Amino acid sequence: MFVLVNLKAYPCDPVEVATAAADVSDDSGVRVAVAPQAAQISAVAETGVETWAQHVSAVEHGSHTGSTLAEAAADAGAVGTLLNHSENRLKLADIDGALDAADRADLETIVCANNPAQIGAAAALDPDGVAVEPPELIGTGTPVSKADPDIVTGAVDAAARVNGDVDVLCGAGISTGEDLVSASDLGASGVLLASGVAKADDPRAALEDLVEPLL
Ligand SMILES: O=C(CO)COP(=O)(O)O
Repeated sequence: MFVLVNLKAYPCDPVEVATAAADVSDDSGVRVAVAPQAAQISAVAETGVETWAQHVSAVEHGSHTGSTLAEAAADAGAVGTLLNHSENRLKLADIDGALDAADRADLETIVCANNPAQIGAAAALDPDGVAVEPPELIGTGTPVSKADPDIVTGAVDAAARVNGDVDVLCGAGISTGEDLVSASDLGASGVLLASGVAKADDPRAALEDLVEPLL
């Protein structure tokens, strides 16, 4: 299972979370990555944790003020990027362009989507992975794997019909090892989560609890 922790714009210490994630990944053998704010990518990458961007723009080098250039994210230490997160939705053409930008910069890609139909569309664009996250469950602490398991199995089926190479993650409300196991049982190859770690009093303990059933 792949555990990808999105720090969003939460007021956590990204280096503290990243250091804990690197240690938990090393100790458990579970792949754990952290996606901080763009300006914090290099500080997070310096901890040795697998580091992802939260977004890259569909642009090349040039006159694009305010953009997040894929090459700059990669130079700062990112090895992958989320795209089309529910809190940063993109037009179809921009998802496609951002995937091209990520490919140019050798970034792994996960395209987020709300539901199985969108997951099928996202998978058709040939990212490395897709992540289904029902927006109404994001940040609630109610895991998608329990509240709406059909969304996860539907996403796995929709992706497989379109593109057998694409990994399927699920997210929204995931915070415990039990949630991780449910996601795996439903066919997901990873989880995308945020508040369960970024807002935890003890992010290290939260990460240890998440991977515990995989040990
Ligand atoms: O949006 C998410 C991850 O990208 C999910 O957020 P929560 O884990 O806080 O529900």
